[in-house]
Amino acid sequence: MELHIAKNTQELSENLAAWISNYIQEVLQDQPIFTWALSGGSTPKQLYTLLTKEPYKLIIPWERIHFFWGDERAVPFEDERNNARMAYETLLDVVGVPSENIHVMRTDISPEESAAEYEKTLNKYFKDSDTTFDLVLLGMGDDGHTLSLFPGTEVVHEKKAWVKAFFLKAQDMYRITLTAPVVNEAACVIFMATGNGKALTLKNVIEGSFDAEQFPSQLIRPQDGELHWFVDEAAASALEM
Ligand SMILES: O=C(O)[C@H](O)[C@@H](O)[C@H](O)[C@H](O)COP(=O)(O)O
Repeated sequence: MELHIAKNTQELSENLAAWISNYIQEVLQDQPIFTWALSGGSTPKQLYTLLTKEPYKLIIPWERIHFFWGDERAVPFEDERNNARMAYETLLDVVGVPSENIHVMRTDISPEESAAEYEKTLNKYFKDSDTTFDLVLLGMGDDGHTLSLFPGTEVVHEKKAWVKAFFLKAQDMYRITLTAPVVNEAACVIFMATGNGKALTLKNVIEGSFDAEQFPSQLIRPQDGELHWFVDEAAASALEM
């Protein structure tokens, strides 16, 4: 695991934009397309916006990137809480990614159907390769969840399926989410975490003993891929390292 600490969210987003842009260009030297699972939540907004500006707007070959999502809130696309909508508004529509490259977790069908359809899509992309996504971008909640893998939920124990749908009682909402097995086969996983509110949880996730029931972010351990944490000083303030 590699830890990258920045002063604040702005610096973190700038560092990460440069890092991701380099990584994309490197990977695309050896293969025709780049697959990227985006994160929801509020933390990546600044990163997405930076990527729409120079130099990234021009140097990233957007038509060769295929976009997916880590998780989705089962609300209509028009709803502000919809993760796909946020990414369209801040990034995808702005740089003009071709629609056939964009794979949203649908919320216009039942959550179970949507999860099954997504599993099929991922299978088509990855069944013949050693790894799944070239990049999975993740956030971490104050409670230690990532994706829609929340503490105490059954999906935390999933060992086989790549995509699951379930009703999240605490938020009175269905969620559709990638599972740890598919993320752990990715070539590269990057977590972003900022702010004091995440400091203690980050310490538990990175330095604490393994307790994925309480801190599901600990489930993310790529088998052969890279794992990076991009955090700000506030989030890193409780770490001993
Ligand atoms: O849809 C979601 O809610 C997520 O994808 C979720 O896992 C998110 O990344 C974390 O909750 C962090 O959210 P913030 O970036 O808003 O803190």
